[in-house]
Amino acid sequence: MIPVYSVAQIRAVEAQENSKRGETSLMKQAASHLASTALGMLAENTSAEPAFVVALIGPGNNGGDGLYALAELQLQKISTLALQFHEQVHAEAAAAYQAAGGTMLDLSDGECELAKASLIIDAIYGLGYRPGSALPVLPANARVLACDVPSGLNPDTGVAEDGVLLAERTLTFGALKSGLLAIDGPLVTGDITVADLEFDFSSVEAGTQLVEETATRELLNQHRSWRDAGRHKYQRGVLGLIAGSDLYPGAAQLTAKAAVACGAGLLRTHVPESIQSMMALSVPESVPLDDDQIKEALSSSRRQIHGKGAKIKAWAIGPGLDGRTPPTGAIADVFASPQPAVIDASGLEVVPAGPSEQPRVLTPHAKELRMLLSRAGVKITPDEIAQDPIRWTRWAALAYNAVVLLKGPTSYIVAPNGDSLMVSHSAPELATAGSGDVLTGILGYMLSDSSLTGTEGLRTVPNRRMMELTACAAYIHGHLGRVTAADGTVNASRLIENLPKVMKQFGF
Ligand SMILES: NC(=O)C1=CN([C@@H]2O[C@H](COP(=O)(O)OP(=O)(O)OC[C@H]3O[C@@H](n4cnc5c(N)ncnc54)[C@H](OP(=O)(O)O)[C@@H]3O)[C@@H](O)[C@H]2O)[C@@H](O)CC1
Ligand SMILES: Nc1ncnc2c1ncn2[C@@H]1O[C@H](COP(=O)(O)OP(=O)(O)O)[C@@H](O)[C@H]1O
Repeated sequence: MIPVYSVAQIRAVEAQENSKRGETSLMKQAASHLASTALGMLAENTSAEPAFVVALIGPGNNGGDGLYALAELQLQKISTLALQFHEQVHAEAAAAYQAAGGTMLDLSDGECELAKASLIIDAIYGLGYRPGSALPVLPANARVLACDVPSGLNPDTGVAEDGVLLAERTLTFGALKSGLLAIDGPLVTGDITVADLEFDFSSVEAGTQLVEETATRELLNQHRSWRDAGRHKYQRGVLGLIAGSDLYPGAAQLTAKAAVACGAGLLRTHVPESIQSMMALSVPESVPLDDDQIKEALSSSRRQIHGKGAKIKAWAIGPGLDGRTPPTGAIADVFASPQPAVIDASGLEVVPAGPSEQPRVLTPHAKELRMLLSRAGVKITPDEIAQDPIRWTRWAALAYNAVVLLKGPTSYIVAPNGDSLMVSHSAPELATAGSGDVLTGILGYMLSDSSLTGTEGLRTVPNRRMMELTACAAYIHGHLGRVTAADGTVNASRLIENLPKVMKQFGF
């Protein structure tokens, strides 16, 4: 997991490091990383033309980084040009660049050179950016490496100007800044690499943690054992799915198919009688579950009787339920059971607020989060959520005593105690009907597998584990979106087709 800091926190640590190590030495270190990243990007070019790197230089230290990086490239015999965006520039860095043989021009005099560049380094604004500037327009298809933060992106909030300089890659210094991951950040940064400047963050607590691929693999492997290979289907985990209605039969099928495609031990499905035969035909692996069997399953688990009933390990509740119908007695009982549950879509309209012994994850998108908060007596606007998603997601976590996953281009996972994780840079193509149902199937499957929840017997699953598994499911879902988008347009059924292959990549 990678800690994520606010600009104020990074500024405070940077100031300490500057006084220990000197501002110029830190800037040169940052610039060296920038020059190496530029060289790496140039090495990917297939053109026979000699490399030509143009940097756009702003008035402060971000511009200084760009100039020192160009000086390094210049010394490595790469042809370079610095285009000054402001009359003010970092004087020492400019002198070092010119001493290395570099040329500096005003942007207005050298703008035509941008079209000839094999790589453009955007070193106009970084941490010091404030909204409201006119930014240069770059040639279409330019390869852009952003120094620290793409110019035009607010590094704290993640709100970008329309004219933000879109980057293919962002090399950010010292630590991940919140704005690179939130709101517009993931749409404009391209791939992000953190250049390690060996900052000492021991006195600062990260606002949140990013769960990326390595962390996903590590978290998933924590409880796996060689004994897993000897488990039978009930030991691998039974997922109870409560979903579907005459109005929305498809959502139940998508969640069921996703859980089966993940490799669930057994799926038991509770859908209205009118769509049971459709379900049996489209998901032949799933076994029906009626109200009486739910009651029996809940009762034997409460009395700790093994070997009887449906042996449900976890529940997935909500996709395609008709939210106009209040939950039946059996469904209401499930909300009071100790088995972990993922609750999505219309399930969010009926999940009770207040204390509960059920370890649960609610998975709203922003509009559903507003609805959840409004049911708990808190009225907020979409803007308020966008400005502080972690805060409002925590309010819902507290009101419903649950881990809450706020879904969107960046997803936030927040527990009632305020711990938070985030998953970013997934695939925009996931914004397609039914893709949330697929996520519910993936997470439901994970919660049903005791080798992932880390629970033996009837011990409850702690919120931290619920958060981690939720983040893993969100990461895998994002990865699934990218894999699926790579060879065609995306729809929920295609996501499910690719799920077995993607789950295997994560050790399933
Ligand atoms: N993080 C780290 O640990 C390290 C950081 N380092 C580097 O330092 C960078 C931060 O440098 P920085 O503080 O000099 O600010 P920077 O972004 O260059 O902006 C310069 C000035 O531009 C101006 N300005 C801003 N927006 C504007 C607008 N819209 N329109 C017009 N003007 C605008 C604004 O001045 P103002 O006009 O507001 O007085 C601002 O002060 C950081 O991103 C990284 O690259 C590394 O060297 C070492 C390790
Ligand atoms: N622009 C986007 N970029 C990346 N992921 C997105 C984007 N928009 C939505 N998603 C993801 O797609 C899924 C959509 O879920 P949801 O809104 O519940 O859709 P549905 O109800 O149609 O299944 C969520 O996992 C969300 O994080």
